[in-house]
Amino acid sequence: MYVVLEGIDTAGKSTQLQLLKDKFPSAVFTKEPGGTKLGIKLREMILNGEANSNLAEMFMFLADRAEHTKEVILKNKNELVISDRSFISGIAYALDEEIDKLIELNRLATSNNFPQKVILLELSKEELEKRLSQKQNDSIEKRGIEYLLNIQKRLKETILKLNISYKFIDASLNINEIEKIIEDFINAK
Ligand SMILES: Nc1ncnc2c1ncn2[C@@H]1O[C@H](COP(=O)(O)OP(=O)(O)OP(=O)(O)O)[C@@H](O)[C@H]1O
Ligand SMILES: Cc1cn([C@H]2C[C@H](O)[C@@H](COP(=O)(O)O)O2)c(=O)[nH]c1=O
Repeated sequence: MYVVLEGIDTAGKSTQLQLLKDKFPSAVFTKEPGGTKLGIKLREMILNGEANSNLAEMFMFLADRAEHTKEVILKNKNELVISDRSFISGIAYALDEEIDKLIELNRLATSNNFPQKVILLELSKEELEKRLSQKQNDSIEKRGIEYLLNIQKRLKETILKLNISYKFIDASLNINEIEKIIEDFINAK
């Protein structure tokens, strides 16, 4: 089964994935962008802000995703794969394009290999402001609070459009409470 953890920057994805490694020791943990050798290079270029055009940036994420699908998702088809982000981020962050068009582009990039379950960690404006102010921001985080809240809205809209089992979780809950909700959701039929 292929499960993905989604949420805007600082929603708590890495924190939860760290805990899930203990709960699911035989699972394959991966991420987008940067889950492959090529992806590591693409991730560095993207987050350094090397693309001047939004379209170029979007295609770099799609290239990362195509490689990730071939090298990680398809090679572990019979395993539990848990990923930090997925094509759902790809759609939500590509604000210039329509969601339906992006779904088709992502079908191409993933050869139709979409996840079976998606978890979305949702942040309030106040909590997002607090968490962003406590870290050094990369080129995407520097786009600001309103930009990220808009992305969060699009993440939800995208998930609701897709026929994928989902769980929305309040990201300001206690870390262990969130972990239990995620664990139960992954284990549920
Ligand atoms: N449930 C929580 N309550 C309070 N603080 C939290 C919670 N979960 C995570 N944090 C804190 O929020 C910050 C961001 O968390 P984390 O790095 O896990 O987010 P992320 O979604 O992986 O972010 P990014 O997408 O930017 O990599 C960290 O300082 C972390 O300790
Ligand atoms: C997959 C994907 C990601 N993004 C953005 C989201 C984040 O701002 C960064 C990735 O950093 P993180 O530390 O791994 O959260 O990239 C995007 O714009 N488009 C995508 O397809």
